[in-house]
Amino acid sequence: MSSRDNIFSQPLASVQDFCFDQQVVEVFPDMINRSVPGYASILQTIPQLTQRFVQDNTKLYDLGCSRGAATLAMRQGCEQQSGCEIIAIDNSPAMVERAKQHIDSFKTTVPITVRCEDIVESEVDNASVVVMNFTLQFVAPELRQQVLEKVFNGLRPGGVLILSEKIRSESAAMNELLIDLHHDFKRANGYSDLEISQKRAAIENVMRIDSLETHQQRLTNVGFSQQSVWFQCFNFLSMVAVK
Ligand SMILES: C[S@@+](CC[C@H](N)C(=O)[O-])C[C@H]1O[C@@H](n2cnc3c(N)ncnc32)[C@H](O)[C@@H]1O
Ligand SMILES: O=C(O)C(=O)C[C@]1(C(=O)O)C=C[C@@H](O)C=C1
Repeated sequence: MSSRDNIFSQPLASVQDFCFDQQVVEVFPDMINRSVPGYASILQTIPQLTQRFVQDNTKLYDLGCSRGAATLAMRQGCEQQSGCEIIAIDNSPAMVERAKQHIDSFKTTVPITVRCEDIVESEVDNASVVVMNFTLQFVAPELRQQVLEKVFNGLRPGGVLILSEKIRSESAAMNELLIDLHHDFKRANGYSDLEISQKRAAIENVMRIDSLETHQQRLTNVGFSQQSVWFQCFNFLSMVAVK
């Protein structure tokens, strides 16, 4: 696993904007498992979804790969396929360094390339499977449609986008309920009220979350003909969209 996340456990004079630096890289698996309800279930299902949608002689993309957990899950689902390669992209140099080490420690028949790039700039082509597992939420809202257009254009017919996101509810009461349930989940996983509130302040400006309706509309706008939420726990969900 990784070291325990105690980044926000002591009172901070001022809480800086959250970023994926070396300190976060070191604790990332522990942080995401204790912070995102259903993260393990989503990772467990990625091989199954990959297997259903992967096509011979295509590329699979993991956009915002962090330490490569979803990359390796995708790889499990395409080992029997011929001519496939996986491209994992992240714009944090520290994450990319760790992802390379992590991926190299597993033997694989599927070639995997890890690139340090901004997914707003990177190319997507000849793709059958694209995973964005809690990444689009960190892209500036005005650039999200452009990123999804690029993904849609780079997918082959029948290809899939697996998009996982934290969401807000359009109803104030339901939003409050889902946030409370999420905070109870974090408390049950050992985070203190101080850690929860400092983390919340740190991500506030860098993680501007959309509603489910906004995601659905955007996917329709870029051209996806089929889409469904296939997993949700509190205010965290995962969708599939098929070209
Ligand atoms: C919550 S983590 C993703 C977790 C990972 N997909 C997984 O399943 O374990 C978000 C990642 O997206 C990366 N990221 C955020 N904005 C990005 C961008 N514009 N281009 C590339 N990577 C980005 C961050 O560096 C971070 O590693
Ligand atoms: O900790 C929170 O409250 C979160 O929103 C979790 C979340 C995410 O959704 O990506 C935020 C930042 C970290 O990368 C890990 C998890």
